[in-house]
Parts: sequence; C-alpha cells; structure tokens
Amino acid sequence: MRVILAPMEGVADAPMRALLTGVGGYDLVISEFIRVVDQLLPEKVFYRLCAELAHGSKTKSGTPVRLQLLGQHPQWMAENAQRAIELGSLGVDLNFGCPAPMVNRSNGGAAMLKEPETIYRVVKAVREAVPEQLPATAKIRLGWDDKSRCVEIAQAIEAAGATELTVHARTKEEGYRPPAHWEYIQQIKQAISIPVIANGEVWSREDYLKCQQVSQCDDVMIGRGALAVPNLAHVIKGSQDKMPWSEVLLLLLQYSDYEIVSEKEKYYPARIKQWLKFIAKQYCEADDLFTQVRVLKKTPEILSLLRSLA
Ligand SMILES: Cc1cc2nc3c(=O)[nH]c(=O)nc-3n(C[C@H](O)[C@H](O)[C@H](O)COP(=O)(O)O)c2cc1C
Repeated sequence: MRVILAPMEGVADAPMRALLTGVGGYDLVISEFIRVVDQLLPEKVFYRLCAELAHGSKTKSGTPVRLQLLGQHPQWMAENAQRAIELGSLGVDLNFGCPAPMVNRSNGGAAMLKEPETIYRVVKAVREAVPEQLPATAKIRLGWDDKSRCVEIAQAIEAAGATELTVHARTKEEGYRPPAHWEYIQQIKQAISIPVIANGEVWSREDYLKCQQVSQCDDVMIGRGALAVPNLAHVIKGSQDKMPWSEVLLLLLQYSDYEIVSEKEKYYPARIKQWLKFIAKQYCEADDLFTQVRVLKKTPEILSLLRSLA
C-alpha cells in the first residue's frame, strides 16, 4: 500500500509538506496546483509553488514530490508539463477536480468533468510531453453534479495514457460534505487497468480499512486528515498510534522554523491559526489553544505561549 499526501492549495505548501513528511509514513506528495491558462509560465512560478524542485523534487526527509498542473488547453498544459520536467519534477499530476468558482468559470478544474473529451486531450498532450519513464497522472472528482459519467471520465484518462488515477469520491456539488462515496471508486477500478488511488474522508485507520474494503484500493491519498493527525500516514499503515497532544504541540513549535520573514511576514501566525482549525477536528485541546492564539499577531508571542504549554 502507498499513502500519498494530498495537494492542498494554500495549506499544504512546501513548509507544511516538509513538516508532515518529516513525521513520516508518506510514499509520495502532490504539490499545490499551478494554474495554466494561455502561456508558458516563468520558472519562478514553478519554484514558488513547488520549492522542492530545487532539491531533486524531494522534501527534506526524502519523500518524492510530484508537481500538479491545472488547466484546460492541451498545448499550454503540455508546454508547462515539459518545463516542470526540465526543472526536475518527478512526473506531473493533473487536477480535474478543483471547485474554485474562478477556475470553473474559465472552464478549468472540476468544470472539465462535464467534458471527458477535453480531459482526454489534455492528458494525451501532457503524456506525450512527459518522458515515458516518468509518471503522468490525474486526479478527479466523481463528476460535476452527478456521478453518472465517472467511469467514462476514468476510461478517457486511461485511454489518453495516464499512469495512474486518484479519485476524490465526491462530485463538485458535494464539495467536502461527508460521506465520500467510495463505492464509485470500486466501479472505476473495475473498469480500468491503471492503478487507482482512493481519496476522501479518511481520518483514521478504521476509515482507511473501510475505504479499502469498499473501494478495493490499497493506495490512499489523505488531505485534511493529514493536517488533523500529523502522523496519520503511520496510523493508517498500522505502525503507530495517533500522536499524543504533547507531540502535536512540539510540531506546532517546530513549524516556526519555516517562517519566511522577508517574503511573508505573517506567515507563521496566519498558518498556525489555519492549521489549528484542522487539528481541532481530532484534538479538543486545539480548540482551547486556538481561542488563545487567535488574538496574537506576532510569532514570538505565539511561540512563548506554545513553550509554556509544551
Ligand atoms: C484547503 C484545500 C486545498 C486543496 N487544494 C487542492 C489542490 O491544489 N489540488 C487538488 O487536486 N486538490 C486539492 N484539494 C482537494 C484534496 O486534495 C482532497 O482531494 C480533498 O481534501 C479530499 O481528501 P480528504 O477528505 O482526505 O481531505 C484541496 C483541499 C483542501 C481542503
């Protein structure tokens, strides 16, 4: 089995990816998406959203990172995929599930689920641009507002030559509302022969085992659960119990090492508040801490509070 850290724009950025893969258990990470519209993007955009490119496309602890692109124009997607590879990305992942209205209005992300033919053309163009030995992969939701074409979409992606497919088991309209419909992943898995990775609502080992049974997939991608329980990859693999709160506190402190003062002065205070909201889903102590931290604006104030608790 593989546990893959999900792409999460604005949340799982390079510092968070470094921290979580440092805790361990991950086999692969997908970067936040890079939006491709109608140009070959400058190299600095690639490095900004996937800083690991400068380090062999691996996090500090050595976990491989695959860069994700989002866009609907085959030619521009292919050119940007080629640039990603030239900069050292270990393959390219394609996002066909983003629900952001801005992206959907210009027919990108989840809007493409209405047009399996366009998905086919994008995957094919990118597959041809990425050297054969490197993966060209895709990530989908089950559809825009109904699930009736999910198998057709998956078959189009396979026919276009994708190496593997991750399925977030909900439609765009279902957003992030539980439950995830893992049974549709099984239908997809039966209909195609490339590896399928299950995604959606896995917060514990019990969830994973249920998802595995229903979807028939061993490989899983975890997103919000990975933020809520920092060692969830190990928990899912059965090698560790859920991390105690005292260790979570130490990680919150350690995260300050990644403060990027020059470019993002408020990086740590903003991110720690955001992260605490996810952690609060699994640790009630995080709720109390958030109440105390939310009024603090400066990194040293937050750190001294955390040190007093740790
Ligand atoms: C804040 C946030 C940002 C996300 N950004 C991306 C993204 O950049 N690319 C993508 O393919 N999916 C993105 N997703 C979707 C996740 O990768 C994942 O499919 C979804 O959260 C379901 O998995 P989970 O239930 O384990 O969280 C995002 C999700 C969240 C919550």
